[in-house]
Amino acid sequence: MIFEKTKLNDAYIIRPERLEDDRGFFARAWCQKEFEKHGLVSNLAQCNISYNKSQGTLRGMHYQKKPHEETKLVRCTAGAIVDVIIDIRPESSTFSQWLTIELSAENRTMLYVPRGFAHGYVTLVDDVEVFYQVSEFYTPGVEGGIRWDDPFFQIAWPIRENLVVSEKDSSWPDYEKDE
Ligand SMILES: Cc1cn([C@H]2C[C@H](O)[C@@H](COP(=O)(O)OP(=O)(O)O[C@H]3O[C@@H](C)C(=O)[C@@H](O)[C@H]3O)O2)c(=O)[nH]c1=O
Repeated sequence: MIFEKTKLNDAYIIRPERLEDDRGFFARAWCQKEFEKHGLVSNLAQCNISYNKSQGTLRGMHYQKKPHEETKLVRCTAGAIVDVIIDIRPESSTFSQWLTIELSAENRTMLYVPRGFAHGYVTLVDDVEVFYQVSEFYTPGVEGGIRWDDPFFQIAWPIRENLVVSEKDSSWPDYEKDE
């Protein structure tokens, strides 16, 4: 597995390392030892799938509040998405910065989302499936959210028109740093 630092503290892009032969290739999509070696959280509470019918479906930006903060390892197993994370840890030198990355079934790239980040994505095509591992159990009632078009962050989404967004995600209030 190939771990690449990103411009955001503690967030990594992870690419599978292919061992190719006549049949195709083998690659690890997850390895506890590799995660530990890189100082990343390696416990796994849930593996989740989300399926999205239409291009322009936007989910996010989500996080769980303390003490239920999650790390996530996100990949796209069908179609393609632009995945987005925001560092919302007030003590971090990259606080309020965000990054976008294309994850697709074709590129098989993964994004490691550290604790204390908000996460979301938009689908680039119809029929998209996203598979993500989460370090903590889902805890209803402790979820926090940032609206995709929050003026504080000004995320450069690749699609902004005719989005499919849940009622919940359209209604997150404007972000306030000390909330
Ligand atoms: C995330 C989650 C949802 N649910 C339920 C709650 C609800 O009835 C239904 C759909 O929930 P949501 O609308 O929150 O699903 P969704 O918008 O897909 O939420 C996800 O978005 C992405 C961007 C993330 O980063 C994830 O951590 C998660 O927050 O599934 C669970 O039972 N367990 C879970 O782990």
